[in-house]
Amino acid sequence: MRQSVTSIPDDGYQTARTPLVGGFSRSRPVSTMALRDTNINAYQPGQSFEYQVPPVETEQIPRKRQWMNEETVPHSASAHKRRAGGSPVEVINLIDDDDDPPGPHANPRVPSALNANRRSSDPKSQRAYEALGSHTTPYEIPSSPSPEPPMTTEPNMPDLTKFVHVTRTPTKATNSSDDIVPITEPVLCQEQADLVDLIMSGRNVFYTGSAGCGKSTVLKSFVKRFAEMGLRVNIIAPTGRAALDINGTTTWSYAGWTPDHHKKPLKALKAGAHGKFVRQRLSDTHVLVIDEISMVENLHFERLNIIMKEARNSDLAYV
Ligand SMILES: Nc1ncnc2c1ncn2[C@@H]1O[C@H](COP(=O)(O)OP(=O)(O)OP(=O)(O)O)[C@@H](O)[C@H]1O
Repeated sequence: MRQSVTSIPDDGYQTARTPLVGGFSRSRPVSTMALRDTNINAYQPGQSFEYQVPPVETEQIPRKRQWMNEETVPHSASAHKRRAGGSPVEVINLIDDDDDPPGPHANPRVPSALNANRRSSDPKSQRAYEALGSHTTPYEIPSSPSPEPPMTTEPNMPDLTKFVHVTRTPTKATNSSDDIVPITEPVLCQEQADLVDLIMSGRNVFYTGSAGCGKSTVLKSFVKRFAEMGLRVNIIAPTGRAALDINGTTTWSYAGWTPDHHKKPLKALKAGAHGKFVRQRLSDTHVLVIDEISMVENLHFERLNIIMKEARNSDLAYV
């Protein structure tokens, strides 16, 4: 059952390729491009994606890229910075949705807090399922806990008891500090920890999974670890709403674009990439995370790639 990681070989920039490939520049490498997507139906592990890159004006795009061929990479900032090539994208599906029949790549070891509560007919569990939709609001535990026994969980599932008896309340001042339980990040399950390690190794990773399976938790974990290594992580998403969810910025802001910029010729976009702030932002990026990548339009993605290369003074494709 455990076949959740698949490498997608790269076979040229203009033929078959995936839009999910992270990339690098020789001078200022983007060490890892971690890509998130909630659209599990669009991308499945084990598949290679046929993606026809639209011609981008007169830009000559190299057909071949040099891929790093490292089996293991030390987890250090210097190792990250040394990586001057790309690597195939690792595709990871954290979990299949329990509402669907288990797919061939479903991993039974991954806990799904959301699904466990969703399955339960217990109204309290249902409420917890709703409450689990937010992980930013403190939860208030009722003063008199319900006497019902805790919900039974599947083997290897985390203890979700604390989620079962919570009600979500707005953040407010309270006289009794005991009532407010500070939200701490959950301990990563093995699958999540493996995924974080893979990302930390400097590989280009695409990971996906159904709603609530723990993608954001993984994101927070590796962002924290990269920050501890002194690496700059930029988190971007195609829309403002998606960007807000992850405390990131839009692809537009990141590139210094307005919608009118796509009416401009590529030459003008490249010139813009040399603007003081844009250039610094793009060239300072060590790790780029693109959330909801399925919503990023192809041409937009290609142009982002081109201005990244321009700002970073590199001919190497970064995406
Ligand atoms: N290993 C874990 N153990 C216990 N709880 C977890 C674990 N991983 C995640 N959770 C909890 O499950 C809930 C959903 O996690 P998270 O927000 O990371 O999922 P998600 O896949 O990003 O969801 P969405 O697709 O809706 O953004 C959160 O409340 C989180 O704290």
